[in-house]
Amino acid sequence: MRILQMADIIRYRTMTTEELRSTFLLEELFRVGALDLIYVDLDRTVIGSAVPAREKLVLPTADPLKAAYFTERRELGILNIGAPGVVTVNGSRFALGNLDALYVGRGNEHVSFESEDAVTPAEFYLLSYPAHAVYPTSVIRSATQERVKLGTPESANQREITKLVYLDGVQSCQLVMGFTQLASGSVWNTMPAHTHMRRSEVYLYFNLPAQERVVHLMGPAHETRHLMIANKQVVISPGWSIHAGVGTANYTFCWGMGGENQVYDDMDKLATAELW
Ligand SMILES: O=C[C@H](O)[C@@H](O)CC(=O)C(=O)O
Ligand SMILES: [Zn+2]
Repeated sequence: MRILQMADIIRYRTMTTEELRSTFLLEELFRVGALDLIYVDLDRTVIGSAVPAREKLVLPTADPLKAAYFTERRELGILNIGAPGVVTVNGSRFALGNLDALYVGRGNEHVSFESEDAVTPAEFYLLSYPAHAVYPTSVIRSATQERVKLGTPESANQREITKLVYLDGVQSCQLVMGFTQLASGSVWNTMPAHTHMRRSEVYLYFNLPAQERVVHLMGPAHETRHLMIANKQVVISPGWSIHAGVGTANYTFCWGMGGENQVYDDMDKLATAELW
């Protein structure tokens, strides 16, 4: 498991493109046949992917956790962005189709991943935070979840938000998770922008054609920068940073948060004219 140390708002101001990319962007996930984990010191987030091909992949504990097993003191959110697969938690098998999710509570010793078909594998995205209590492991079928509609075609930001793990739904200690699908022809997400100092956020961009990019905007209102992001890459957004983007084509992204509270609407909104 790679350890990634986040930059603070002071170091951020003088970072080169290369430094910004190696600090805020994860380009190594979703390798076929592999389970990859990155530990970020910010909110002690673990971000990962499991793409099982022929072999079943087992969620390992990792030395930096100093834990007997991965969820000994952690909770885990899983979103399948690929073909159908199965996640097994302590002997219980959960079949997850595309955009189905699973919340795994603290204290589950054995977690493993399989694809239904090795040729078109399941692609499990993993997001984990420390947990102080046990909440039940629960499957979340995206198709049955309530969707929040945001934006308008005129402002090219018409989109649908599906909440997966949140206060009024499947409960957790600190994880809040869902995904946003852009309507055809709309390209902007989370614009107008916001910050929330109380929580850090992680964005996984997917369903983006290989040659297309999302121009992701970050930074405090008066010091914005951008990252050029390709399909299945992840961007980390500290509490002081806006997180918004515009795509050169249609895309979906999974957002996840950890930190002080779980109130989805607790956002410090910024007017677009306030951005420099
Ligand atoms: O704090 C909340 C997160 O930034 C996302 O839920 C926002 C989002 O998906 C969107 O507006 O498109
Ligand atoms: Zn946010």
